[in-house]
Amino acid sequence: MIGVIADDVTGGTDAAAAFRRQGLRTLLCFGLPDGPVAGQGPAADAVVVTLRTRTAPAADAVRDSLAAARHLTAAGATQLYFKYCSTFDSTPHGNIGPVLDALGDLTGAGPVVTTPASPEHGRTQYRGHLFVHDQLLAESPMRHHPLTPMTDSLLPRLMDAQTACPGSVVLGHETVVAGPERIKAALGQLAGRARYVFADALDDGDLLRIARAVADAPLVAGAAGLAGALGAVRAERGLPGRPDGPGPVAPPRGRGAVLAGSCSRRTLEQIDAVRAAGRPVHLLDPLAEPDPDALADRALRWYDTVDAAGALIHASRRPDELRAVQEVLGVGRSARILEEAMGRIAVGLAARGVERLVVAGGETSGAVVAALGIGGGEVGAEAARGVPWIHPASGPAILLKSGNFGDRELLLTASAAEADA
Ligand SMILES: Nc1ncnc2c1ncn2[C@@H]1O[C@H](COP(=O)(O)OP(=O)(O)O)[C@@H](O)[C@H]1O
Ligand SMILES: O=C(O)[C@@H](O)C(=O)COP(=O)(O)O
Repeated sequence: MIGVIADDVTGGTDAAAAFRRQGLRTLLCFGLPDGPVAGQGPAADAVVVTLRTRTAPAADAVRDSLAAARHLTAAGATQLYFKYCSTFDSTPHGNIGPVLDALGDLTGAGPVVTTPASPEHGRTQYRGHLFVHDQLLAESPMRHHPLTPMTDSLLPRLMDAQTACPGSVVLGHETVVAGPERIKAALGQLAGRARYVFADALDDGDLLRIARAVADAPLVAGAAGLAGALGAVRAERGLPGRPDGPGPVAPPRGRGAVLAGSCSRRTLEQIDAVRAAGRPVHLLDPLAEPDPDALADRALRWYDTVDAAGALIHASRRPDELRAVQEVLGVGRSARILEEAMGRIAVGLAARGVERLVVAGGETSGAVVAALGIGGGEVGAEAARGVPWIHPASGPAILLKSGNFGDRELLLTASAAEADA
């Protein structure tokens, strides 16, 4: 079994969808399960534990990640995969380095191979630089991210600012295209000389070559791209006793609602599409009411007065508006107020009979899942690449959307009432 530690909720669902696509039986746990993972359901080929560590203090992120690693290993994981964001979301005080240092010590891993490349999401790595579609990461809209603005694109430099083991190196594209044996040979030469190896990858073929070279490594890291490639290698090797089960479950067609806390350009476009379609839209304004209870009460009172099908409640703002809020309330405080408010609103919507809850934003999704008390769920059909419906044991089906994912219509279509669908 491959055990995945994801640093946020949408990252975990993205990885879970990648495994599911390869035919792996995939178990998704929001947070550390209370009991042992094994025995919670049918035997799994992949278990994904989602944490909320992306923006947590490094010491907390290390503690939680180690706990998840021990849990997964006890449940039979033969390989650990640390899932971070395909845009390497972190700060110089961030967690990717410290968490990987700790997981490397735990597993005794040699050079840890990693790449955030996820070509299906437009993320590629060349000469160690991370591209988002046609732009370098630091020139992409990610430079305006509310919590982890990315202002550098060179991965070894980003990593070296965080890790206690600097000296990260790039495995160049020419080595990657030469195939798994050449990659293994290069890694052999790097043993003892570099702790982190960023492997260039431009397409899924590159990721598959890398995955074949590290298929038996105790620890690998990256985004959903390399995770899916490792899943493909496992599927090639044969998945023990996998019954031909039904395809992924489709979401119910009952009443939908949207909560958006992402300020990504894509999410702002998706909100515009909902507004343009004439759906009711409500903005949470933390400057007017810097209190989660008051914001949630006002939003739910608004919800009760509108034609609620497909209603959208958002905190999301353009970069200039976001800065204005953060200057008054502070980055951390404004995020906390809004995330708490979103959690309370989600609980209120579930109580009002919403059957499909669409959430935009990773931190926002983490807050919603925690407030709803959802421990996990079945990974269902994908509404967009990397955005699967999740079916918990009870309560609404949920769609947790990374801020950057989905086409412009996604929030509109995913929350559509039966008559509109
Ligand atoms: N108007 C706002 N002012 C301050 N912070 C905001 C505002 N709107 C959203 N945020 C915060 O920005 C963060 C967005 O992160 P996240 O939900 O992970 O989205 P993404 O998936 O785009 O990274 C959240 O913590 C959210 O509460
Ligand atoms: O790798 C990715 O881009 C996503 O899986 C991811 O991590 C999403 O995080 P958010 O952008 O914070 O939703």
